[in-house]
Parts: sequence; structure tokens; C-alpha cells
Amino acid sequence: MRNVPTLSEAGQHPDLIERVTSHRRAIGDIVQGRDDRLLAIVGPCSAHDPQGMHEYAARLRLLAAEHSDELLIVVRVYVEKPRTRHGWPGLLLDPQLDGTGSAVEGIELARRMFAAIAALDLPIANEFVDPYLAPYVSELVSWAAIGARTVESPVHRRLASDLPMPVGMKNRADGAIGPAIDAVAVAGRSQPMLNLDAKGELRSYHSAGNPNAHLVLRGGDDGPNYSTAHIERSLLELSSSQQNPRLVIDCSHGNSGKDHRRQGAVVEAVCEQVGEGQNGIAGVMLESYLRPGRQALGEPLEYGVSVTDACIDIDETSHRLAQLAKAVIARRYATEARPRHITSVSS
Ligand SMILES: O=C[C@H](O)[C@H](O)COP(=O)(O)O
Ligand SMILES: C=C(OP(=O)(O)O)C(=O)O
Repeated sequence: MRNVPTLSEAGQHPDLIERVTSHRRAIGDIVQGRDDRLLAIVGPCSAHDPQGMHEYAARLRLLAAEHSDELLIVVRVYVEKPRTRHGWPGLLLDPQLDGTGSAVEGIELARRMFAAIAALDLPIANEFVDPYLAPYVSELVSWAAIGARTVESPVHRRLASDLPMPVGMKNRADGAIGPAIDAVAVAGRSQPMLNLDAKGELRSYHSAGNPNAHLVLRGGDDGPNYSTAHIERSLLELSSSQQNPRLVIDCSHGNSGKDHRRQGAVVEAVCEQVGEGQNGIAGVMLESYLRPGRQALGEPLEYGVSVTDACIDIDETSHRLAQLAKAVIARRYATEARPRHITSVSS
């Protein structure tokens, strides 16, 4: 028997699970270009404090409502962290932040946090690091990431092919984009799977394939990759390998050199490209929390500050989201309104 039943098996939160289905569909529409809004995946590097996370999500919910015609805002509630070497692995595996808690406790805590945020009607994003943990937390997640450190792993690619939400495949940490495009291709097809069922027995089946897997450019050891040239090259590579030519740009990580103060410059460069009509940009990611910067884990912790990568604060986030919303309006003008305008001038 699995230690913990999934929410569906336990009959919990059927209303929220239904809402999540419609969020996933809306995100898929953006990824596929059926909806011309930008996806904005925004939130702290890691969710270490459910109270702070909830306050942050409630503030983001107001911004989501304000910009809902231009942006679909998804909140990062990352409960697993892939580490380069050593470090806190996230709330799911270490809910007490000191190595004393269990994954079962972590699952319960993460689910309570997810449910409280999903009740705000805000779609949730999470990176899936440990495939064994995915069934316990995936039901309330609307957008998933396979990160730079796992994008080349066949297990994670197969997991993505089986996940029921759009999945962003990040370029590798050294900057290589090819493996992420391969991951998009693998996730897009049905794959052979082996998993535990509700009775704890191994079940062999085939995944459905994920039609909404897409590329995320996060920069790398070789520098940022959000310039016009980088984006055009990536879109070309996607097209020539018959993958969806739309992508998300992560303004943090390798694109900011992990310096939160540089995320704004990335947003501005993205806005310029979107405003000029670049339709291949489906979304952005920002690492943002209540207060700016980061702090090391230990006592006492400052409320609202990231314990992993540094974040921009909620006020700057509000400003950056407003810039992105304006860029979407400009893109509509550049790609649709201008021809209508030319027609009306000549008539
Ligand atoms: O996004 C968070 C971090 O970049 C990722 O977990 C790796 O962190 P590390 O290099 O500090 O281990
Ligand atoms: C770990 C993350 O990103 P990456 O895989 O790009 O390093 C993240 O987004 O939290």
C-alpha cells in the first residue's frame, strides 16, 4: 500500500481539482497560441513557509485580476528543490527545514498549502524533482517544470509525458538547449510507464503523452539566452524538430546570473520583443516574494524572504507585471490592430 492516498483516492477537494482542470486548459491554450495572453509564472524560488506563501498568493491574486485580459498569472509554489550539490531539498522532503521531518508530513503540509492557494482560484506551478512524489502533489498543480538539472533524465521525460498539466522543459544548466527540445519531443509522445497503484502494486501502462510540453529558456553557464537572436534560434530549432514553436523565458537563474536585481532588465528585453510582435514568446517566469533578496536557512528567519534563490519583492513584481501587460497590448497592435488600422486609413 502507498503510504498516503492521493487526493482523488481520499475523495478530498473535488471542487478544487475541477478548477485546476480549467486552469490547465487555459494554460494549454496559451502554450499552443490559441490565447494571445502571456503566461506569467511568478513566485518564490521555494515555498518554505505556508503562511508567507499564502499572503504572497493573496497579493498576487489581486494582480492576476487586474491584468487578466493580458496575463494569466500562475503562482510558483515550489515544494521540491533540485540542488547543485548540497542544500535544503524543499518542503516536501524536509518540512521542518532542519532534516527532522518526514516526507509523509511534507506531503500533508504541501497539500494543505496547495489547497489554500488553489481556493484563491490562482493556478499553481511546481517543479517535479522526485517522480515517486509526483502522484501525491500533482492534482492541484496547473503548470509543471522539469528543471535544468533533470531535463536530460529519461525518467523525468517519461514522467512529463504522463503529467496532466502543461510542462515546461528548461534548458540544461550549462546552457544547452538541444536536450530540452528533445525532452519536449519525448514528453509529447506516449511512453511506457511503471508506477505504484492505490493498492501499492506495480502497474505497467502507457502514458497519454503531453501535448502541452514546451521549452523554457533559463540561461546557463554560458550566459543569458533571452536576446532576440537566442529566441529566434530556439524557435527555429523547435520548428525544425516539429515541436511547438512557442517558449517561456525564465527571467531568473542563468538569465539574471541569480542576481534578483537583474530580473527587471530581462523583463524589459522580453517586453520589447513581445511589443514588436514576437509571437513565439508564450510566457515568462519571475522569482518573486514578499520581500527582496534571500537569506540562509537558520534561526531566526525573516518573514517573506526567500531561503533559496534571491527574489524581487512584491512591489517590483507589480511593476514588472504591468510592463508585461502593456507589452501584450502592444503585441496585439503589432500583429493584428496595425493591419486593421492601415485598412481604415486607406478607406
Ligand atoms: O532555483 C533554485 C536553485 O537555483 C536550484 O535549486 C539550485 O540551487 P543550488 O545551486 O543553490 O543548489
Ligand atoms: C531550480 C529552478 O530552475 P532551474 O532548473 O532553471 O535551475 C527553479 O526554477 O526553481
